[in-house]
Amino acid sequence: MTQKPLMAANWKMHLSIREAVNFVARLHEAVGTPDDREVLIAPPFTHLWALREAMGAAGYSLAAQNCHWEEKGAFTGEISLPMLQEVGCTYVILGHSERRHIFGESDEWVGLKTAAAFAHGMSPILCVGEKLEEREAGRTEAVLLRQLETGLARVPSERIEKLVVAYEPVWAIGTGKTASPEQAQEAHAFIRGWLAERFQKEIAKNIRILYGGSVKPDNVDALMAQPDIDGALVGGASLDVASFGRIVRFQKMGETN
Ligand SMILES: O=C(CO)COP(=O)(O)O
Repeated sequence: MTQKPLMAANWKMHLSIREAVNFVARLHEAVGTPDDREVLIAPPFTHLWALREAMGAAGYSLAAQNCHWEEKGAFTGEISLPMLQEVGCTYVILGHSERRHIFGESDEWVGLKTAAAFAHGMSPILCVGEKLEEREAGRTEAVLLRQLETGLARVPSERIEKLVVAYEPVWAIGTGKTASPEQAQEAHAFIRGWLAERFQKEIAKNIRILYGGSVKPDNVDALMAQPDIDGALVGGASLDVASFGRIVRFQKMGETN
């Protein structure tokens, strides 16, 4: 892996603008600008403009939590990729399980959004992951395969290193039940193997695959020690400066405080 690990906060529908601006200042006081890992925050849309400057000054990356695939048009309630770029986003989270399962977003839509993100030079963070009943029925790999195939169906191979994949088992999101480092590693290795076949082995090695699902200060080190885990996508624990700060400063194997 030549890219830095990506430690990402998905704030979902939390925090006021004032709290968000304050959070970035306090996070910067706590962790500074690490040079060996990338820090990313995905706030609600309404907070992006206000965060832009502080995020840029801190050297952190800004992401949106969703987008529409068209550039403009009669799509009430939607936000386009050029609009996100105008407010400083370089990443966009796509196909999060809450969008798929609460808002009925289809694999096909996720595929259109991923292709549009590439067309605009943005990095999509494509979320994939199985539900509990799918895992218990032994269908984890089949679900990942379907989500990867449809999510990346229209993506040009030349720009693929901009892709980030987030493995987020639905049963681990917001439940306090983390996948064990071994379970996560198994899924990540499967995803990387698929990427190597679909694109190129050398390129697949450098695509960051994040783990998401109840990442906390006390489990991040063990997760990040796995060879195919290149970062974390953090929900609940990213809303607190101390806990997200500790996650950003995960300890590499063999390092002590
Ligand atoms: O959905 C998630 C990140 O996108 C994970 O959420 P939690 O960290 O709250 O489980």
